Amino acid sequence: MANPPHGGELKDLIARDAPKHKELAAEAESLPAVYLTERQLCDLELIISGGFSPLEGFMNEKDYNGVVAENRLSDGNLFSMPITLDVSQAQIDELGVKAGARITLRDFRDDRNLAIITVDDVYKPDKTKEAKEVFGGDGDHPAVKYLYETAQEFYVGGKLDAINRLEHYDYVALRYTPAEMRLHFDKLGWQKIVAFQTRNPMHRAHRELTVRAARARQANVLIHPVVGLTKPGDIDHFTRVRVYQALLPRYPNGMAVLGLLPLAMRMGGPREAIWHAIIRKNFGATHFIVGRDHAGPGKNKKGEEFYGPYDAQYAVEKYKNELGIEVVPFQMMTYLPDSDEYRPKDEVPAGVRTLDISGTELRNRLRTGREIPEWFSYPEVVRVLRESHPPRSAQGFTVFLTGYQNSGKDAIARALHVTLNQQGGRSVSLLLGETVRAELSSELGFSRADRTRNIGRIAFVASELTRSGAAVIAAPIAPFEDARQHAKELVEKYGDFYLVHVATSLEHAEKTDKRGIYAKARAGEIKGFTGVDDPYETPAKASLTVDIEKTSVRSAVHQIVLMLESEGLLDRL
Ligand SMILES: Nc1ncnc2c1ncn2[C@@H]1O[C@H](COP(=O)(O)OS(=O)(=O)O)[C@@H](OP(=O)(O)O)[C@H]1O
Repeated sequence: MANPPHGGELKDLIARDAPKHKELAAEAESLPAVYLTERQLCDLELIISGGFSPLEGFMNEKDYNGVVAENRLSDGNLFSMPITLDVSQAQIDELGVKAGARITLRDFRDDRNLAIITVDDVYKPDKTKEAKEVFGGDGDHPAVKYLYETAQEFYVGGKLDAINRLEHYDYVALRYTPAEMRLHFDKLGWQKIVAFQTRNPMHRAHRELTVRAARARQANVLIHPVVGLTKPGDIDHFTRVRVYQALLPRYPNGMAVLGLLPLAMRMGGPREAIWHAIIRKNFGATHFIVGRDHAGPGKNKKGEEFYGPYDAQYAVEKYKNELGIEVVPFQMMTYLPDSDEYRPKDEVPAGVRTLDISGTELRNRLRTGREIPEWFSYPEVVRVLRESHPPRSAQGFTVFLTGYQNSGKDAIARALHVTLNQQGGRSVSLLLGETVRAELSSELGFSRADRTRNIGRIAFVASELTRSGAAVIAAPIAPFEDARQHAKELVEKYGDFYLVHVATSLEHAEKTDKRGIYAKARAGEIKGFTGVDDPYETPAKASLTVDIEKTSVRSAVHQIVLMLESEGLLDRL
């Protein structure tokens, strides 16, 4: 038998009785509807399936206050994370959200009605208190930021009548609900199950840690990674799930299973550890591993940790008598090269050599294609990671040239295009100002707003091409710093961005203008022309500055090539 759920009863809120389901589905169509955000959808999915048992809906004010102040629901059950449905004043007014009302909760991805909430109360939370009590109050904490910057100002509490499951199209077979997970354990005949939470790829250290925990408790292992929302910048869950699948055969046959958890993490350290334990209890696990800095958000802007490394372990220890799932605390695992084994840090004898590779170091090695040693990970895991993190020579990038009309930026862009095509290995896209103006921005003029929109479009295309491994050369005038900065940020989500300022003087650009465009602008035939009667903001920080009066096109291209080469982007495999 799997572990009894939290609160004694596993909630399963989907109406399965056909007439009831039909009735609710028809009612949902007739009610005002709230479109849930990604985070609310994650929460809803786990309320509906019983992952958050004993919750039967979003928290009302009484439950919320109890959870914030003392980790307790109004019925006395331990619960450490506020699960709230936030709405704005405008939504309240528009949808008539008030006590007693029934409101449809809808999936924004496919317009499906998922549930009906019967509103218990609408209340204004004390966000300062929530931030402090639940997350520690630091303004840099991602959940605190979310609370102030994203969450709306009111919360709606109430129980749910669930109508439909959320649709998923990825790894469907691995997405067990708590009831399905329990059935699976039952089928396997597992009595003791130690669950492992993760939002990162797993390597040898994690395999050793979970096997040690299983050995210590004579248990089997549930690898239970989060595939809902994790920390921005984490490796995407598609890659991670392929990693877990690659790792699974490294466990002794039949020892471990993989199940995916659609949780929206808050990175709430101690509070989150208690919550994670309760969730795993609902999935039927009897044991739960809490390691070093469990669900920690890293460091704040001052470089300080938000929580102590073992705060999460102390928190679960405090509630151990009522948690109903045994927490297995672990120190960080470290590699002992002399004996070729992993051990928890506190079990390493003094003077013995140890080796570690941090997450940052791993990401660097992936980025640069440097070796990842076999003592750290398994070749099949590294292969999966490398597929998602191609070496520099296969990564996309954008070279963004900016400068006055006729500054030479177009000539450099064309010559660079040819040069990179000659090099081969990548597709190369050229986005000249005139091409973009004709193909993408034909309805735009040259007001500040229109120019910003034009650069925004170039940035969007450049970032998508960069994402798929192309070399992108863009050469608009781009006279405004904020638009260039926006382009940089968009592209850098997927690859390198190089701003090349073609700093040829206006005088030279005008003097050498064979097309007579500046003459037209001076004559007032073109209005708001950059440099004539419209500003050009000099880039505050360019990757490279060239001036065509002093440098030939060939030499400018060579400087760009040398810059790309020094970053490893032109390496041959
Ligand atoms: N008012 C005004 N100001 C600047 N440029 C003007 C203007 N009106 C038209 N043109 C012609 O449009 C081309 C520059 O467009 P860009 O897309 O590069 O400009 S921006 O980056 O959106 O500011 C560029 O065309 P090409 O010379 O063919 O490159 C300009 O000559």
